[in-house]
Amino acid sequence: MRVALGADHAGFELKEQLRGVVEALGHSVVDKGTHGPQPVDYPDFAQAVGEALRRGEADRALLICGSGVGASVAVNKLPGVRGGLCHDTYSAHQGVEHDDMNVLVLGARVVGPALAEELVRAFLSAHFTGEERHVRRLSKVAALEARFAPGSGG
Ligand SMILES: O=C(CO)[C@H](O)[C@H](O)[C@H](O)COP(=O)(O)O
Repeated sequence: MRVALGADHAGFELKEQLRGVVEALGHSVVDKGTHGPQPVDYPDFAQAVGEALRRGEADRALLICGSGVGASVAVNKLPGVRGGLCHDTYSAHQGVEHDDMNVLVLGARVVGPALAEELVRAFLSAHFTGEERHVRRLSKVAALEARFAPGSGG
């Protein structure tokens, strides 16, 4: 898979550590920044990874900020992006299997590098099951997105 990586300054160091994990698993990295520890704004990197997914430049993404909360809120503003803030391995794979999560969001100030690596492994090795109940629920999520889209009158 092509995996987009994005982080603000709080997540920069962890992003660099996880690059090797992603590549060791046989995936390619699409690095959307940030590229150094200087303070930046997480919405800019949420937008960059979300757009990479929407353009088909990446299949999945890792997005990292301090807590993971801000980045998670921001990335889910992009239609078709399904980001989940996961700090346990069950959620990291179940979010893909049931919810077709395409962005794993991490808080670099919450998890250590060893747990982050396990979370990435769980996320990237998981596949959407395609079971009818999950497809039905995802279609309802998509309907919500469409209903409240600008100009839709929702
Ligand atoms: O962790 C976050 C809240 O969800 C943000 O994404 C930022 O990483 C955090 O706010 C950065 O904090 P700083 O004091 O500006 O380093």
